[in-house]
Amino acid sequence: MSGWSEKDIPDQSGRVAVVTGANSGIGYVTARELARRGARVVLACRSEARGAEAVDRLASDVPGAEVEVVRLDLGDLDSVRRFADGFSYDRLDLLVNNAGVMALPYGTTADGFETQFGVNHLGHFALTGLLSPRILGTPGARVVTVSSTTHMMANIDINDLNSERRYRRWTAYARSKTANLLFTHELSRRLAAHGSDVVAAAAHPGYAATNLQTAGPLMAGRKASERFMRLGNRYVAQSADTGALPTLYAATAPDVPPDSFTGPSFAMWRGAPRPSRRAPWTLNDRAGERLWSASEQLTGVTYDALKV
Ligand SMILES: NC(=O)c1ccc[n+]([C@@H]2O[C@H](COP(=O)([O-])OP(=O)(O)OC[C@H]3O[C@@H](n4cnc5c(N)ncnc54)[C@H](O)[C@@H]3O)[C@@H](O)[C@H]2O)c1
Repeated sequence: MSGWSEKDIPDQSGRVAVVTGANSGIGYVTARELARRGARVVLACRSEARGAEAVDRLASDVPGAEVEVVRLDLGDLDSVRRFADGFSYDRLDLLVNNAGVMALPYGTTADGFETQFGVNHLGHFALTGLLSPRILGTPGARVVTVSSTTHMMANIDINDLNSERRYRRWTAYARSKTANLLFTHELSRRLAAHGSDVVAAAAHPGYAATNLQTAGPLMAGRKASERFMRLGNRYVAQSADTGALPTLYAATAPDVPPDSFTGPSFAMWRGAPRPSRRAPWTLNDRAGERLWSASEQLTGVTYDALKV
């Protein structure tokens, strides 16, 4: 894996990929590089207009790219169901659960879930479950979920998944990113129990300059927050191109182990992909099971083919 770059992505011809939040940042680069290697890529975007702009940009970056945009709002389970019902391919080789929001002031999704938990975890949990018949029917398929080193700041609280007792925006973000890893852990366990060759893996970009840091006021005081983040993005962060490498590695490199967590090699915030450290609570079977059943209850999406 040492020095792995986008040039090492194997041929993706004949493969179908879905990338959530593909209109910007790491999702856009992921979709672009998959398309460059010949994959047919569905850009699953909250805003159809921004998705259409991304398709235009991608078509000019990669002439002949086979890409399309389909609307998906992960903060609305009806939208997730519509996306899955309308999915017209008979195979799904790669699902990249990339979309995310970070450290926003308190808010709720259309279904009343705390926004970060609802979008980053529950929306992707429901999407993966609804698409799982296609994924399980595609030999060698993968599910890659984008987490963050920030997960190390907080374990989930199974009794307060929606931060109803107390909301702290960074804790809620960290918990949603722990949920991404616990989801990957439990999904891997279930796939193994059913003898499936589908691989569930996770990745994190390190620190990459994207819209994530500027999508909302991350700290009290919008102006101060924006200034701080702009400076960080300019002088500290790596590019979205480099930030997408761990995701692309987890999605396409041969022999990626189930439940692996790929991140950048240097101080966990930049550089070529390599296995990354993760908090021990993201490998806890009991916690994974409890989050799984809570997520099934909250979303109403059950993974019938992966019962244990
Ligand atoms: N950039 C970083 O430094 C960094 C660090 C660690 C983890 N991450 C993770 O990387 C992933 C990609 O983020 P990014 O940095 O490219 O930021 P970004 O803001 O450029 O991309 C996030 C994408 O998610 C989409 N999105 C947000 N809410 C959505 C919803 N309700 N439904 C559908 N799509 C929605 C946005 O429209 C956007 O396209 C996120 O999961 C983020 O947590 C990023």
